[in-house]
Amino acid sequence: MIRAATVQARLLLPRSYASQVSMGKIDPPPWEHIIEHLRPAADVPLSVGRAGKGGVPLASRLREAFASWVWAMKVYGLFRSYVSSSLTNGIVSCPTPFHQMDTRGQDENKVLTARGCHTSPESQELADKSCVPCSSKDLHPMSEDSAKKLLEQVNGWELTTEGGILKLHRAWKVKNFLKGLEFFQLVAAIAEAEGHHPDLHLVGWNNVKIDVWTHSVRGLTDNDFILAAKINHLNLEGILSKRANVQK
Ligand SMILES: C[C@H](O)[C@H](O)[C@H]1CNC2=NC(N)=NC(=O)C2=N1
Repeated sequence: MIRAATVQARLLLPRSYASQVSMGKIDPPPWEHIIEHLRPAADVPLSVGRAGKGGVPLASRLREAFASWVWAMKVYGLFRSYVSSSLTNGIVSCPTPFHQMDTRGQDENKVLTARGCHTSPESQELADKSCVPCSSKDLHPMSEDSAKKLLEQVNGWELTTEGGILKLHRAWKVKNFLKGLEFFQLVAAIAEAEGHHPDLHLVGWNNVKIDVWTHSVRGLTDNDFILAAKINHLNLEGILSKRANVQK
């Protein structure tokens, strides 16, 4: 009975353990602990059919092996989401910082998803800054020349003018409508933290367009480039469509 209880306990532990980990109730276990869980109990001989002397029926062993496999997959998924969210939150720096590459003609999305970030030192510097309150009296709209200089630090964005107002604009193709909303959530977190907000558009179900400008001065300020750089540093793996997003 004890042995059956042990087997049963191990069957239960991986599932409840992983679910508690995925709910953030407990920290993921150290890796060696995981290996320990997955290693079949060496002292229990495999037996076919009914429990022989001291053997455990094959069905129980297979069930345990399957439960361990399911658990390992869950843990791997947790690991991937941990790395991905760490990249998004800047906890894990870019795996290989590299100078801003000209991805025109290539699938920029691959660069984004492969690296989880797309940074040059200047772009990183911009993304590390914080926005100033838009109600500040010292805030004035910048000239188009100044905007063009800063544009080099926000890969993929372009300058547009609408109603005489200079703006930053960028478009992405996302996997589906819900991924578009997920993208908006990531951007919203930045905007709320910075007190500076973009205009978000989700059109034709999978086309995200973002315009950034400073409404209080009806033009572009450093705030807009800081926000654009922070958006560029989001890890959009799993959100962007594999195909498009090739920069024009
Ligand atoms: C009081 C303050 O100006 C407003 O709350 C903020 C909010 N977010 C903003 N975002 C943008 N893009 N422009 C603004 O002028 C602005 N103003």
